[in-house]
Amino acid sequence: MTETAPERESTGDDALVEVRNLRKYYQDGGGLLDRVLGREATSVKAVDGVSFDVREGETLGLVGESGCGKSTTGETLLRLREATDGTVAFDGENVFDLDDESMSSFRRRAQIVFQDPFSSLDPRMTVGAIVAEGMRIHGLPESDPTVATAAELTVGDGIDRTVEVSVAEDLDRVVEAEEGVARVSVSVRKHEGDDETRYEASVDSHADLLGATVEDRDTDLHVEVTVTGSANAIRKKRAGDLLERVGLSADQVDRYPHEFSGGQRQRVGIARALALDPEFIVLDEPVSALDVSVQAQVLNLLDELQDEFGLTYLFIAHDLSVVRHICDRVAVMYLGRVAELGPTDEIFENPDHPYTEALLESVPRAEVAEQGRRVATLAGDVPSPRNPPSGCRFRTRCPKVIPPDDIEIEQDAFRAVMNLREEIEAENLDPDEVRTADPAAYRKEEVPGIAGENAGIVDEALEAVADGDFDTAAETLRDRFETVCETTPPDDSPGGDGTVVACHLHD
Ligand SMILES: Nc1ncnc2c1ncn2[C@@H]1O[C@H](COP(=O)(O)OP(=O)(O)OP(=O)(O)O)[C@@H](O)[C@H]1O
Repeated sequence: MTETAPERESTGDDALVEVRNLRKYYQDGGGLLDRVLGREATSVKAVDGVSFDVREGETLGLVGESGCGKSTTGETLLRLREATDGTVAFDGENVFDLDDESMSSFRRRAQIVFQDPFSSLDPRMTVGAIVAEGMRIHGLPESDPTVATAAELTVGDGIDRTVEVSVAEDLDRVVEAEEGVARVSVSVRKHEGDDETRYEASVDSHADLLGATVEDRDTDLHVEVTVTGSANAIRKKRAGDLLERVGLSADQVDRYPHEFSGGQRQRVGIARALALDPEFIVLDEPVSALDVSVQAQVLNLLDELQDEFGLTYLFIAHDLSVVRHICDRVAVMYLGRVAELGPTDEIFENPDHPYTEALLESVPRAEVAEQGRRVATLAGDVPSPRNPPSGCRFRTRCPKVIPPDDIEIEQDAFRAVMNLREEIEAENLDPDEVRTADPAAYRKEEVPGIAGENAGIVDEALEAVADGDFDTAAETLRDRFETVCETTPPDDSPGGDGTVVACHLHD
């Protein structure tokens, strides 16, 4: 994160995650009723060709209005959803093309924290079990083959023999291995009965976890220590340690999610994500559902954990004020594509894309000096991702849409013409209303600031509308006012420095 970046063990510009042309379409309308009614299946183009890198050790913010595809991007790149197209490389390997073993490793190395700490924790499980679940699924703790599991010891106290001690090879799952050796204390006592000599071995630490058996071979005594039911206990212990690390208490492992507040639950979600020692975490709006007073604490925790464990974050947010203090770089998404990507300071202080500008202008300003700044509000709603606009997706709302070269027209007037075209193409105007108002008067009302030849063409189109001929009206306007913003998608592939400004004004 920004303030602590110099202390981090980052390897500079190395990409840990490389997303290229990622697409995720949801199939919609393919149900039985749709077929009975003859409705065609359509696809929701939630993510429609997105490319960016997440560099090792950084926090990359992914921002944009609700519905622009941020969560889908995060979930698809983790392979929690099946991608429609594109590639994601994690540490150089294509995530969509991993064998079972590599996939299991990826599942450990890349984690997610969900937005809603209420629905993302199973209410029937204790928080200890929730945090430990990933460890259980992945067969952790793992045995370390370098840990010595056999030793010889000389037994005094009347038994003058060399005793061979061997322990189960996964002993290190039970006791903490130090420098490659699992230490278990074994004491051997001699019992002399009538007919036989019997020895007992006992283990003086972790006795609850270990069982021991003794064999009396001809001359040597063999002691075997076996591990019983240990992994669960270790996982529970680690779950408790993780709860402490995220600011809760280890003795809360047996409590249930409903016993915790929202902020505490999100801490449990973070502990769960940490349990497998990941390198990369998708944080999907991790503080959006929390009280403002708690948000800063959770953000600070995420910041500390990033430093402590060398984590890389993809931080999804719609709240730009949060992003500014957390992220090293920011990717701005609009309707399934990246509009702009760059270092956080540059995005905030000198945005290049009209959408980024509009998004920043819509953020309430804390500083009084900035409160009087002219606010160009983001007009209209995000168009449907079922049928996104051609060319630049933001062109239907863009306050800087580019007029054709051979036309002299004020920006506001051109914006109004473009809006009128949208209405005509969608056949949203009422021909009676246009006719009654008179096309020229209607134009003066709807497209003020237009004059001369341009005004004549708009009038001509409105006359066609008055006759109910929307096709001719649309064509008349298209012939005159077609813009590069609708004919050509802007280049949104990251440049050499990783930045993106997907806008024809910056071609
Ligand atoms: N399972 C699904 N089936 C069909 N459409 C979906 C599904 N999930 C999401 N969508 C649609 O995909 C688009 C992108 O949704 P997504 O949740 O990724 O956006 P977002 O930017 O994360 O928004 P939010 O901040 O509201 O979560 C939206 O139009 C949404 O309605």
